[in-house]
Amino acid sequence: MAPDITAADVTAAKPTGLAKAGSMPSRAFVTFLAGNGDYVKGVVGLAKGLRKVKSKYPLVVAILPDVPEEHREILVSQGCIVKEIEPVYPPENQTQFAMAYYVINYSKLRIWEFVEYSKMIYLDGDIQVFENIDHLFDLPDNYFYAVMDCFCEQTWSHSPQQKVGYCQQCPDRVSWPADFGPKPALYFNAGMFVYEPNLSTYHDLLETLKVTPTTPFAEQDFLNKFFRDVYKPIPPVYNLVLALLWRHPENIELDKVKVVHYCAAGSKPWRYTGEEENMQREDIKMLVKKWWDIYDDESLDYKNTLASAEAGAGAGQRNLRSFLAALAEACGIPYVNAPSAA
Ligand SMILES: O=c1ccn([C@@H]2O[C@H](COP(=O)(O)OP(=O)(O)O[C@H]3O[C@H](CO)[C@H](O)[C@H](O)[C@H]3O)[C@@H](O)[C@H]2O)c(=O)[nH]1
Ligand SMILES: O[C@H]1[C@H](O)[C@@H](O)[C@H](O)[C@@H](O)[C@H]1O
Ligand SMILES: [Mn+2]
Repeated sequence: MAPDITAADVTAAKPTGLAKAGSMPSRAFVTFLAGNGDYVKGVVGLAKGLRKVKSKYPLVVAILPDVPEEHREILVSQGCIVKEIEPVYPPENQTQFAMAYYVINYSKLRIWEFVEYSKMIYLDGDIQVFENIDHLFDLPDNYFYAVMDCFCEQTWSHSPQQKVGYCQQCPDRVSWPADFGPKPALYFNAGMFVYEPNLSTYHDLLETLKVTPTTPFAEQDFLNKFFRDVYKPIPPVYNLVLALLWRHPENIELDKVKVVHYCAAGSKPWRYTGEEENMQREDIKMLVKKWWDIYDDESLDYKNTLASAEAGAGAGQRNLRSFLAALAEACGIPYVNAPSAA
């Protein structure tokens, strides 16, 4: 079993060396958007959330051709880097996906082609980042980092795990019966992961997909299989799959959670009605409200943060000028206050 990486390990991880000037590694967050529906709200919320936590890195949005112009404009006006990708179609077979629309998620494989970035953090559009996670970019290369999933919800009813009553979130609850074959490998939720774009990996992914029958969790199952040997679990604070709150509360300290994944049925904040099971829980209502607080906060709109960044830069210039003036005075030389360029 791959060793667990703790929050402390992650925080302690340091870049392996200083990059030469001009060859700084390029990093970005990346999300995925398809269709003309309301997921664009999720992506806008995410862009604003990343700004709120002062992430240093941009948000790339990989969009399918069916995203309307109007939505593309919204994303650009929110400071996103929009990149259109071609859909990826899996080989045809008779699988029932856990959700019919999961089939479009195979197109996510295109993000391995974004080699202008050396490292990326993928986040689903129904994710919000409540604390800065930039340090995850400093994790050692050549691994695939993601949070372990939970098998207890209805969406997993097709699985041998649920038939056995087994969940990797509490591996000692039941032991894996010998007549069910080998115990399944650790399995991550593919709504959030740290990876390195790479063309040879990209081609390998697409070639492997051609000979891989589809399965209920679409590209999530596929990625789990593909990256099995390099998968390193990171703590659930980096992708709180909401069901953990009621299925495994002992594994979660809600006030330490940095990233929330609104994946439970009925929990997408922009569609929330409170009617579905568990949706009246106080923690869920609080998390949905926190998402809306960010989405509605106009000060986090890209155009407004640009204005305050300029004001900040102006203040920086003024501080620099008074520092130079004081230094000149201390040296007994005259300081000529150059006019600002603004
Ligand atoms: O109409 C849609 C539907 C989905 N998406 C994008 O696709 C992502 C995945 O969809 P959901 O978030 O609704 O799905 P889940 O969280 O239930 O899905 C989980 O299982 C999926 C299996 O395909 C993927 O692996 C996904 O990343 C993982 O979080 C969305 O976040 C969004 O970024 C759209 O843009 N438009
Ligand atoms: O990717 C899926 C999805 O996020 C579901 O909503 C969740 O119930 C599953 O555990 C997960 O595997
Ligand atoms: Mn999701």
